[in-house]
Amino acid sequence: MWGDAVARTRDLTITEVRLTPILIADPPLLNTQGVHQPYTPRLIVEVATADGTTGVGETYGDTKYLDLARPFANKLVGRQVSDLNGLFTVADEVAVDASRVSDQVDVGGLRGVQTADKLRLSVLSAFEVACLDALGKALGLPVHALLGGKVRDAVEYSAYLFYKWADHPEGVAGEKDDWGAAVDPAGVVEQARRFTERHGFTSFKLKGGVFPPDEEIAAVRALAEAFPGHPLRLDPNGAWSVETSLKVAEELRDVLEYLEDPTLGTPGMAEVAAATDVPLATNMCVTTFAEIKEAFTRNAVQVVLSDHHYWGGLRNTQQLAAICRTFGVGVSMHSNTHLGISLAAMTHVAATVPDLHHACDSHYPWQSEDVLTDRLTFTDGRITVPDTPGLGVELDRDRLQFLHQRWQDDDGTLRDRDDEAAMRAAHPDWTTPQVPRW
Ligand SMILES: O=C([O-])C(=O)C[C@H](O)[C@@H](O)C(=O)[O-]
Ligand SMILES: [Mg+2]
Repeated sequence: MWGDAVARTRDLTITEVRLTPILIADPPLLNTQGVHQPYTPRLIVEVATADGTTGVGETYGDTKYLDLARPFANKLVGRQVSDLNGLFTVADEVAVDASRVSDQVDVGGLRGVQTADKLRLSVLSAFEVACLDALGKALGLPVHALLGGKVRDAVEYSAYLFYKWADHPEGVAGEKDDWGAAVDPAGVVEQARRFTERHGFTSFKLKGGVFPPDEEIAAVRALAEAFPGHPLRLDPNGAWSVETSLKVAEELRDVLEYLEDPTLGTPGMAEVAAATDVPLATNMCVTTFAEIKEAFTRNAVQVVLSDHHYWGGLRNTQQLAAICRTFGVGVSMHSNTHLGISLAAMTHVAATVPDLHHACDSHYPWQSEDVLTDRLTFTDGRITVPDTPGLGVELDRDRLQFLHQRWQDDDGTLRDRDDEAAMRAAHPDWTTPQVPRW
């Protein structure tokens, strides 16, 4: 008996952590700060254990994350892959360069304050996902089972519509995409149709803050006419004043599922929320646990858009969801440019959150490149929750190497995402507009 038990015990000591920064193709998507670069950095993390199991994770790949990921990775060797709580102790030991943090909105990423803790959590999350993947593979269990079990078999995502140019600016090297341009209401509706044809999405989010609010109101109206009764959202990333936010809310109140970050900061959001019955969602004013108390007590937001990358992983996402539930605040998911590893991670955790009443965001349809042997596919706008061990994805080493080589070949200009600088290729005088822009 004893012998059998020993024989069955696997050695899940972490023996190696591999970090592979890559550059992935990104279309010319517009936001209030500028335009997406033709290639954007991501970091792929692999955690290998003594028994030969490997788990994968993914996070931001900009230099400030790489600088933290390297010492973090070194500290993981010798620890148990199951020691997920220990990751937070390790994170506390990793020093963040003071020049990397500020209490200002993160201009590159459009995702709220940039604190030292949040930077650490954004790296920790990739290791947590990789450890869960390895642990699941070793135990023969899917990640959702390690998180307590799925409460749904598929997770719904919404079509993430962007104003976009047909091509990257002239003279800028990039991959061609087949989405075409979308710079007016007709273009936005056409893009939405393609999203439904290709992936079956039934709810739509438009990234706003690009054109004057009247033009964006017209685009959402056009969507409402083309897709009557479908949930619609508009997200200008805090580009509007309280007054403009209320005007937009009033004009679109009959068609909006929610308005996302119409204005910057909790006080402004609270003012808007007090004067409209359109729900407000955020991935900018509640992005850390420390920001919850003020926002919730002031009723500033009705839906928090979680993002496991910067909230510190899948288990922190579950904790956030529990807090939201306690306060009667909805929860859904934010997304930045990401690949299939993160989409799988999002799907596993979303499958375990009981009150998920809004389709999650995902940039994945915009990504023509991936590091997986098989891309994840949306059916009727949903991803089926994998029941295979771990995340249920497999790394394509040749693709990983190809995308890493692109990162190595870059002279440094693309290794840190900068939408403002990318915009200057088309408009040399461009600077990120002051907020409120309108
Ligand atoms: O507020 C949001 O939903 C985002 O920030 C998502 C992305 O960052 C998006 O705006 C982008 O990449 O341009
Ligand atoms: Mg947003």
